Amino acid sequence: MSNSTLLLELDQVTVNRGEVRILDSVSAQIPLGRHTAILGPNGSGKTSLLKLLMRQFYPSITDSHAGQVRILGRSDWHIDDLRKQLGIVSNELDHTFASGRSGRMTALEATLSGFSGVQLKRHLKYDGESAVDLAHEALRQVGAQRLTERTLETMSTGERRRVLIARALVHSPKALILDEPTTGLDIAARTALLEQLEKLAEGGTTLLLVTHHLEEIIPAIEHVMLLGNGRVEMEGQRGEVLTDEPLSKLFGLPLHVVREGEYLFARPGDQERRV
Ligand SMILES: Nc1ncnc2c1ncn2[C@@H]1O[C@H](COP(=O)(O)OP(=O)(O)OP(=O)(O)O)[C@@H](O)[C@H]1O
Repeated sequence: MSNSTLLLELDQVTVNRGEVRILDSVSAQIPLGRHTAILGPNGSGKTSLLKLLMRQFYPSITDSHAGQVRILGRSDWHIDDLRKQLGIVSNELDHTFASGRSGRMTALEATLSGFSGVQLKRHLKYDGESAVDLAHEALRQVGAQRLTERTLETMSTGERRRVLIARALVHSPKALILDEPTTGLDIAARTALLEQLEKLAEGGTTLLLVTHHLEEIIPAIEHVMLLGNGRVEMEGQRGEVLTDEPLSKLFGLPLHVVREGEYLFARPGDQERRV
């Protein structure tokens, strides 16, 4: 596989913060065009792995060795250039847009802020399709047209999450990166958002999802990586990875994987008999 087709390539990457080893010699390849989930318990290093991708973390030097991080085939990126290539939705971003100055933006303004200044100028000046048209289209794609003129601070968590996904999609990124996208959503909002993500995945947007909820791993996600204690414990096709034994080992308790419609859930012990 040529490097240019890899979204992320980690080669023996260790990340330490003070005495804490957050990631421990992680090697992984995540291709563009393949929908991938990274599943692991709280504190296993999932968000830290995304921070390597977003250039918020760098590999630590251990025993005179620094691991390599390549994104879209390159190890040197200016953060602004990288942001043009990727769309990200994280809980950190959600907090930023829930209140304050960003919270006073309308859905349309927030979606437009997904363009960098340079991209915005290019779209406003040269493109047949204006940035505003593209923002309307992104809001439509996530089913948030009716929110266009509402400010983010007045929205429910689920409504705001959709707008943030529109913001992440507006500049047609090479991949959409989602950190626990359904956190804080009720069952109806969660189901609607997961269905929307399924449509985006089927439409060709590469998804990289980080989660500790099995049910967030929508059917379109074919490849799963299990992360435990800062290490890749297992990876492979969803059908082989999302099974009782590896998940019980990963979460440290007996789990049983239950299928409900197209979605998978993990139940402790033999609770499936009581469902
Ligand atoms: N800047 C930091 N300084 C010190 N420790 C950190 C830092 N960032 C993360 N950690 C620690 O690294 C470990 C992994 O954190 P991380 O946020 O990557 O886990 P996670 O798998 O995303 O967890 P969760 O599912 O709870 O969000 C945790 O023990 C966390 O406390």
